[in-house]
Amino acid sequence: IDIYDDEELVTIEDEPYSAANNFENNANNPSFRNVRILWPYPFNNKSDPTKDNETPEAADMRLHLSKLKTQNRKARFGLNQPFEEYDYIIVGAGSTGSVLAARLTEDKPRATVLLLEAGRPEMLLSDVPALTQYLQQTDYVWPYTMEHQPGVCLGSEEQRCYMPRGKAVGGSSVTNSMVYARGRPQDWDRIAADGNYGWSYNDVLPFYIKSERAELRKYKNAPYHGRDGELVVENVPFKTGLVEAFLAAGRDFGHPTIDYNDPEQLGFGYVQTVSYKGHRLSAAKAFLHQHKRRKNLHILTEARATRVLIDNQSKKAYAVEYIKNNIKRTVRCRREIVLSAGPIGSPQLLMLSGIGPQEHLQTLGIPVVADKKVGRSMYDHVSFPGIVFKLNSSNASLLEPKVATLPNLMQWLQFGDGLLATPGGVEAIGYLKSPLSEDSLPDIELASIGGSLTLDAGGAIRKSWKITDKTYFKSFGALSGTDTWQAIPTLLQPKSKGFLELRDTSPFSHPKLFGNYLSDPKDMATLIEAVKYITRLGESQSFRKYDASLYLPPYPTCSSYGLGSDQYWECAIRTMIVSARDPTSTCKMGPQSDPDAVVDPELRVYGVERLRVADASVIPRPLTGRTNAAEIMIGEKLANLIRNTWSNVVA
Ligand SMILES: Cc1cc2nc3c(=O)[nH]c(=O)nc-3n(C[C@H](O)[C@H](O)[C@H](O)COP(=O)(O)OP(=O)(O)OC[C@H]3O[C@@H](n4cnc5c(N)ncnc54)[C@H](O)[C@@H]3O)c2cc1C
Repeated sequence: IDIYDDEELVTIEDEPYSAANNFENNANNPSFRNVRILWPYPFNNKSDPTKDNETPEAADMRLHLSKLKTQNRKARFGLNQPFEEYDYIIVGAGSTGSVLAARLTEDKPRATVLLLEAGRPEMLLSDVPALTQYLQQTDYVWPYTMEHQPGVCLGSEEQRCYMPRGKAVGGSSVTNSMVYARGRPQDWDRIAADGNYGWSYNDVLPFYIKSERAELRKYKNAPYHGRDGELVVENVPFKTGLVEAFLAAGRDFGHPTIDYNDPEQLGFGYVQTVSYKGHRLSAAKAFLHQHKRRKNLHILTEARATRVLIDNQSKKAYAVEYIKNNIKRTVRCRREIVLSAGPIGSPQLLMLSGIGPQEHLQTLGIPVVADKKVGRSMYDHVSFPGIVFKLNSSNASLLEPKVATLPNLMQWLQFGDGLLATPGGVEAIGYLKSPLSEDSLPDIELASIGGSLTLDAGGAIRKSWKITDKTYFKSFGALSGTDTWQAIPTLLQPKSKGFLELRDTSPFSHPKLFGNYLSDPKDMATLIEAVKYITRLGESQSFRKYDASLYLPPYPTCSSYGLGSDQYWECAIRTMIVSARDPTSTCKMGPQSDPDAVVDPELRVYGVERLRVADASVIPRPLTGRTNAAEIMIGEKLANLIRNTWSNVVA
């Protein structure tokens, strides 16, 4: 079919299918021609229809013009119905789904892609790096609270750990801390050695490079960084002097100041963020916004997928059921359905569709399509934000009254610079191998903050972890308004493994999340090593000029232990442990021989055809870095795999 586009002639070659007819029949209908569903910011800010001192005629004319404007806008951005059928349906416009959708729609002949997203588009405030913690309380997140686990998250509301995930066009990349940290080459070499062909470091490096446009001050020409991609990686324009003290202390302890993404070296380095000129660059901004005018890419926002429909006989996935505006609809797929709904959303959808542990599904009365260990592995990085140094010097650290000012806002808006450009205060990242590390990989990440969790006096930061008023004010209230420094340790190689399962058969219920945090004693021992290490850093020569002293919070949960004793620290960790929001492995990738694998090394769901999963859930082992960069790489890689699958097929 040839369809005339404003810029060029677009040819869709894969006849016959019903959506094609639909497209053809409607091609001359002006309201249908510009079906584009993504728009940059929400449009629901209605203007006041009455104005003082306005004649009735002028008011009529203004209203008429305003209606025309709205109609034009609707025509431009297209708020029409999607097709009945697409070549590919991707569920979830997050870190992985965004890049995948962009790549699958760039080729000619053009394939049609529907991207279904439960969340809505970003807004200006989500671009401000310093507001990251505030976003965790908004409806840009799925506010998942984990099941109660005795002995952890003692300081959190209901003693349950909080695990928010992004719910937006852009997914968790709209709400995350923006840190770009790939992990180590051995992560992928181990994954490949487990039988996952095509996933060694050398295999995946080109896909990291493909997306990236490094704008780093010093390392942008390093061979492992990309220069031509859409994902801008830069250094934070603003920093406090504390970062220099952290890096100097690191050097004194034998950790060179380097690019921490360098595959050859381990050390500490200035934080690298996914941002453009100090503004958050979500995966949607990087990969989707520039392609809003692609006719073959439809992005349906605030549309929640509820089930994948799978043919009973052939075991082929053929459609997705979703709910938008309270109406249930079905959209059919001609080639493949990809779930990129994240490490909680994707396993939930699989299980609702009959793919999951047989016993669990049967208990809920869900007919079993494939008996797979969906949700049975869940690794998460955990952090301990409870080790804080008090500084006996003023104006050394970030304090909210200094950050949230009009001049800072103007500076950020105009130049993308200033205090608002710091991503939740993170200034540097360091990788360490504790004495307990079993292999060549670091087991601790340190994030040096230009202040601490007290910088906003118990406002958004502690609330982003759901730390209670009682815990916070009793433990840290004394630091209010004081200059502080902290390094947050994150456990990179957790031995403890959690799992998730459905709460019930409603797609609107949050799955039950069991973190099993610290259930392996080695995890606690490693975190205690991290505490000792940070104590030495903070008490070292480099921090002397700030007259830094370790602050020992009187946690209400730990009053029976001597302050600073090992038992005290263990209790402190149990009180303040938080998810680093990097859950993985819930739809684990693995070879056929792996009984726990849900998808094969080409991300195809075992036992079902034309269904793949691509997001954090397929990563089979914890990574030695953060997860966002890896998920974008996975999107790039899957686009390549899908292209290879369909390049010679006339369906
Ligand atoms: C608060 C926070 C801070 C983080 N900080 C960092 C960091 O600094 N650096 C880093 O590397 N990583 C960080 N991460 C992790 C990283 O951002 C995520 O691992 C990554 O974005 C996940 O990508 P994904 O594609 O797997 O899922 P997501 O990006 O979460 O995308 C999943 C998408 O699917 C949508 N969805 C889910 N269910 C449905 C459904 N049924 N129907 C339709 N749509 C659905 C969701 O709304 C979401 O948009 C952080 C995460 C969080 C939450």
